[in-house]
Amino acid sequence: MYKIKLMNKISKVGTDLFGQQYQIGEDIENEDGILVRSASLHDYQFPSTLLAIARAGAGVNNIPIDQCSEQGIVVFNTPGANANAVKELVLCALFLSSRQIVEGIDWVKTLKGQEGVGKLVEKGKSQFVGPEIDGKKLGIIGLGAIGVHVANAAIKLGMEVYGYDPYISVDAAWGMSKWVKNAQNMDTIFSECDYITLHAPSTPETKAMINQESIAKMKDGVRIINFARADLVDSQAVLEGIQKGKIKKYITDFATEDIIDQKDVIVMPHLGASTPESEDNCAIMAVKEMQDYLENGNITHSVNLPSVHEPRTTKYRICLIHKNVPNMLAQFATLFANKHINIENMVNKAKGEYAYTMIDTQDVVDCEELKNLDHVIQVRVIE
Ligand SMILES: NC(=O)C1=CN([C@@H]2O[C@H](COP(=O)(O)OP(=O)(O)OC[C@H]3O[C@@H](n4cnc5c(N)ncnc54)[C@H](O)[C@@H]3O)[C@@H](O)[C@H]2O)C=CC1
Ligand SMILES: O=C(O)C(=O)COP(=O)(O)O
Repeated sequence: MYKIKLMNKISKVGTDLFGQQYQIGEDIENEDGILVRSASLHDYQFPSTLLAIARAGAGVNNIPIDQCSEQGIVVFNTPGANANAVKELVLCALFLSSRQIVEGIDWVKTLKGQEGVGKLVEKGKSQFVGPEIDGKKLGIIGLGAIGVHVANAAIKLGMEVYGYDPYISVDAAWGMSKWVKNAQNMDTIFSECDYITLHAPSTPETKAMINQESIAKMKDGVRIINFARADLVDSQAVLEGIQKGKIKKYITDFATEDIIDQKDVIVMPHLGASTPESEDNCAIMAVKEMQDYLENGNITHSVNLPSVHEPRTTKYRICLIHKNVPNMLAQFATLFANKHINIENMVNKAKGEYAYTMIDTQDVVDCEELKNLDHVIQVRVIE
């Protein structure tokens, strides 16, 4: 029986995929796995039983990844599973940033009870004029699953799109319209674009990438959209930019106390991935990743360990998480050889400081001896 703790509401279409051998719930203790969306795990005390965390979504800044790696906990996310939902809301934000729709709607409500509403509307509507996006320049920072979706859609809407991503993946590049211009640096985005949208993860490198200095380089009347994470933007610098007339609008999916009621700021309650389609997609992907790891040791879409996938052909599979240092495989092989246990299949891959080895055998081995080897973090035998 595997125990799965739910830290957020996770779509039932996903959790239903767990079979009879799983106990799932919010009050589970000593869990083997955690399913989470945006709930913060930074102050959560991980039980020693915990093997894996699956984030049903993209951003993993709510999870202490380094601590997980040190404790041998595999962290998964669900790349691309909510990208379309976010793209659609970013397009909505693009229009909201241009056409003064929210302001106009709020104004119409103030006319309640007045005579001749129709006439009042026609007389007053000119205060809500806003430009079309067709032919304007859009700068996208971060060309991953969401950034590429946004880029391709914006091209279809007639925009001139500039993209910046120093770490773009081959898959993302293949999926992107050839009409997207490759910005070699962020300054090109800042100086050229009428609209700027952020789609990079929250990392020490991206923290406050929109700040006083970068705003100063932007065009007058720039519109900034942030559906990535709050900390990519220095909100005080944005409010200052709005006050000076440098920034026309700031639209974000992340509410912070200082911006929620400010003029020319539109704040949504983190709705980017909140569609039934994306909630289902993320939950299904997260559950499948978790199941395959718990039952077979296979790793797909982990942010802290390498992708490893091998079909099961033997009675036992020994899964080892260890430091990515020399001589580990030789030590494992020697230990098995000394016990006259034949290794039928062995796979080893590394990701950064950590590595993962799966060894398939027909005989069981003593985990304690493996655990006692230097640099071994976790040993698990799956039958
Ligand atoms: N508002 C919402 O509900 C949602 C927000 N997000 C946020 O959006 C982010 C992106 O999501 P995805 O596109 O699915 O992730 P992704 O991993 O597919 O793409 C992120 C891209 O950012 C790039 N990147 C990393 N550092 C960068 C830097 N310093 N400058 C420019 N680009 C950089 C990466 O190379 C990668 O191509 C997530 O990390 C999350 O924080 C994601 C989903 C929903
Ligand atoms: O996937 C992400 O990074 C998101 O921000 C979506 O968060 P959520 O799952 O809607 O709490």
